[in-house]
Amino acid sequence: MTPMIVALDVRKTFGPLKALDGVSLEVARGEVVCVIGPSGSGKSTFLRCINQLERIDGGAIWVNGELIGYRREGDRLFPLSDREVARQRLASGMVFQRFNLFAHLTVLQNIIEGPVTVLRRPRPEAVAEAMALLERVGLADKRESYPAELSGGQQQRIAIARALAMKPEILLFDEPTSALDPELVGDVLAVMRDLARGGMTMVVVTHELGFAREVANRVVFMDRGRVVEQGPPATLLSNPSHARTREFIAAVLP
Ligand SMILES: Nc1ncnc2c1ncn2[C@@H]1O[C@H](COP(=O)(O)OP(=O)(O)OP(=O)(O)O)[C@@H](O)[C@H]1O
Repeated sequence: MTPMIVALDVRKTFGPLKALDGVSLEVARGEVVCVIGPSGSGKSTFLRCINQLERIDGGAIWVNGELIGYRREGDRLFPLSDREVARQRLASGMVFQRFNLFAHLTVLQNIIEGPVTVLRRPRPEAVAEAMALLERVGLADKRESYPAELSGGQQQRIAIARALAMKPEILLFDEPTSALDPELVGDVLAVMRDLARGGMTMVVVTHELGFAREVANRVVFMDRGRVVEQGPPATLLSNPSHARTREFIAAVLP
C-alpha cells in the first residue's frame, strides 16, 4: 500500500543554517510516529514542510501519493500556485503548541469556520459534525464558550476538533502539550491516543516520552537537521544505538 507520507532527502535552509539536512522518512497509513530531539534540531520545520507552511529547498515530499508543491505536465514539474497549495494543504491537519483558535469566535464557530468557508459544507451539516467532534473530545457543553473562557487543555482539544473537522488524511502535532500546565496534559494525550486507536495517521513532535512509548508505532530521533535513528519506542527509548540519542533521552527522562 502507498505510504501516507514519504519524505525523500528533504532540505530546508534559513540563510546559512541547514534546518533540514537531508531528511528521509516514510509513514504508513494509520501509523503514529513521534519525532523527538533537542531544541533546534528541525522537528517543527519538518512538520511545517509536510504541511507546506514552509517550501522545501531540496528533496521531495508526497502525501497520500501526491507530490506536494508541484504539478506534473508531461515530463516536467511546475510549482503550484498559492491557491493550489492551499487546496493540497487540506490533506494535512496541523495542531500547534499554542492552539491558534480564533479568539472572537465561539468554540462551535471555530470548528465550523473551515468546513463552511473553505469546504463549502452546508451549515447545518457542519454544525452536526462539529457537535459529534465536540462529544469526541469531551467538550460538547462548551460549544458557546469563547477560547479565553477555556483552560489551555480544553483549547487544545478544541484545536484538535477543528483540525479533524476538515477531514484531513494526516494529522501533524507540533508539541501539542508543551504550553500546558502538567495537570491538563493527560486529557489532551487521551484525545490523541483515541485518534491513534481510530487509525488516524499522525506525526507528533513531542517531549512526552511516556506518550511516545505507549502510543507511537515508531519513534524518530532528530539532531541537527537529520534523522539520527528511528525504531519501535521500546527499542529507541530504552536501548538506543547512538550516543546522541542516549544523551538526549537521559537528559529528558526524569
Ligand atoms: N523562519 C525561520 N527563520 C530562520 N530560522 C529558522 C526559522 N524557523 C526555524 N529556524 C531555525 O531552524 C532550526 C530548526 O528549528 P525548528 O523549530 O525546526 O527546531 P525544533 O527541533 O522544532 O526545536 P524546538 O524543539 O525548540 O521547537 C533552528 O535553529 C531555528 O532557529
